[in-house]
Amino acid sequence: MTKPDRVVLIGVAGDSGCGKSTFLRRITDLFGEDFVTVICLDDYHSLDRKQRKETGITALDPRANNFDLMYEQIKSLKEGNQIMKPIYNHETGELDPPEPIDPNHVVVIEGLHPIYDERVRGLLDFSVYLDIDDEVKIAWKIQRDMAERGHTYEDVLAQIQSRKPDFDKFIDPQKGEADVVIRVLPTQLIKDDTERKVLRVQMIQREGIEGFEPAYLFDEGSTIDWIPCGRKLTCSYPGIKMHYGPDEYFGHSVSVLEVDGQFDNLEEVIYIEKHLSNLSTRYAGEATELLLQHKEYPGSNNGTGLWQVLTGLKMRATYERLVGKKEAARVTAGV
Ligand SMILES: Nc1ncnc2c1ncn2[C@@H]1O[C@H](COP(=O)(O)OP(=O)(O)OP(=O)(O)O)[C@@H](O)[C@H]1O
Ligand SMILES: O=C(CO)[C@H](O)[C@H](O)COP(=O)(O)O
Repeated sequence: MTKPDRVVLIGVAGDSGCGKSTFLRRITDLFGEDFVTVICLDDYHSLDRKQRKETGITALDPRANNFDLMYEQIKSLKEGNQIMKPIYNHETGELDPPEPIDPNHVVVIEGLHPIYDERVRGLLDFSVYLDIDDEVKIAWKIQRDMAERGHTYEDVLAQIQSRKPDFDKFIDPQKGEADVVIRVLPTQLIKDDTERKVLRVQMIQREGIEGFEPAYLFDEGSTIDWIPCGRKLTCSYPGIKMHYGPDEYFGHSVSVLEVDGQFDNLEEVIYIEKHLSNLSTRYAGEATELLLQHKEYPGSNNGTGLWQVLTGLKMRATYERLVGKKEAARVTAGV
């Protein structure tokens, strides 16, 4: 691994089971695995599982997390130093002996609180919040935890409900500080949909951030509703609807891209890509190509995949801006 001149720090925030792992895979695919180090902020839990049970403090509560250590270590890593990061072991619920982490070109801090602490937030070069509507979150978590972790439907529901008050207090407000929020909602194309397979997904992009140019549909700043289905985009029931427009979000200006529905044929997403601008792609069709590279990732056939790819491209643009395009090309080529 080449030693970085500049560590670019990215925060990815969201509740457990909100699709962070899938999004992180897209980011490492884009930058190259050796080039990115991912730190899970669960490692900064200061109360272990037993202590949390005894005190009734959840992992979402800042009191169960060591933000002083998180700040000191992330700052030091960003300054180019090796750190001895704690490890929270999810199997035992205890802290394991710390491990050395070296600086890398891109460091992603992901988990419940990357944007929570003002000092840590101040270190971030780009931040994303994954905002999953409760109904969709339940559907995803039930599917995973029942299939892979042996939980019952009631267990999963009870766990989500017991976390909700602290989630609303400590995790959710971070979205007001994020550069991009990927918001996943139930579809509006099917009346009373209970399956939660068809999704309405928004990419909420903060305006006025230095070096971050929001992507747009057709005409920057206009409000657009578009049904792209027809000769160039195959849409089976219930179809696809796109929307773009300016909005206010937590007291600041944003522009919102939205897609409701799912793609029948991923190759045809190129048609949508052609009508989007400011994508930070290196060549026409790159976003569609990135989506096609991993058709098997969950959400590739809907707005979650598309907006995750675009957000990844915005991260790459931030990286290139901070280190310089030439240096970025040199490093990714491994010379
Ligand atoms: N875009 C998506 N569309 C449909 N399902 C999804 C999507 N993203 C994630 N899921 C589902 O949600 C589950 C949780 O996703 P993932 O493991 O990526 O979340 P996570 O935030 O990393 O969770 P944790 O922090 O608990 O490990 C996955 O098993 C998958 O079934
Ligand atoms: O929200 C979480 C982030 O992943 C976990 O619930 C938290 O880290 C506690 O983990 P565990 O339940 O394994 O003790």
